Amino acid sequence: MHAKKIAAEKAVEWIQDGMTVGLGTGSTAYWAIQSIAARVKDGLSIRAVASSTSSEDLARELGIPLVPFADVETIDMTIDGADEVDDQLSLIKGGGGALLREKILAASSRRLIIIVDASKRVKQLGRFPLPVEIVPFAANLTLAQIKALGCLPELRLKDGQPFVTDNGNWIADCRFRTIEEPGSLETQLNLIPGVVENGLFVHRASSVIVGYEDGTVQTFTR
Ligand SMILES: O=C[C@H](O)[C@H](O)[C@H](O)COP(=O)(O)O
Repeated sequence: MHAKKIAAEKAVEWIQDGMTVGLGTGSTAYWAIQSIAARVKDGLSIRAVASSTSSEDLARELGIPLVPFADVETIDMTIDGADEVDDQLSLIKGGGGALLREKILAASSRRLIIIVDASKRVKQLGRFPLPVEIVPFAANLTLAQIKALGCLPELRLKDGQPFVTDNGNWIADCRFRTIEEPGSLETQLNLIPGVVENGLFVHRASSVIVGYEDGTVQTFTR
């Protein structure tokens, strides 16, 4: 917990007055939202756009000025977590099911700052099952197409029913074990009709801030 919090606080130091800030989702982004709220209370003037209803609810509760997705054209900085980060700063995201909105934010952000604890760093992506957002219609056909790319896809369940994303879609968690070429897999997956988006974020992170339990942080920049 401490490691996530200090990585988040480091990233929030980079936010400046007047910025439009993208809010990530998850237990690490939670600390960033808390820290942004503290700075807003101290007079920081920003507006924020959230990557999930849970982050939006939290930000609203804490008094962070929010702007709807539909009203935003560019984002200065997004701060978000990740499930895996490799040495090239490529990522797997979507463990919390927010990958579509997160990728929309990432694609339109001048800077994407990823905050993680040391357990998220890997030599090669793929041990964490890759989340792929699919449309519920004909899900089995889509899962079969995904499987043909060399993985074991499993429909994510919640209380025995398919987990439904904020966008009304389902998530397939895909066990690849190792992903040799993340960039090409990211493209291949999105070419399958029925796939909405996948959790590979290749060449998108500007910086990754790693927090450690001893209170130190390490920053990697592309
Ligand atoms: O959909 C969820 C997001 O991609 C999260 O940023 C990711 O799962 C990491 O979450 P956490 O910080 O809770 O490990």
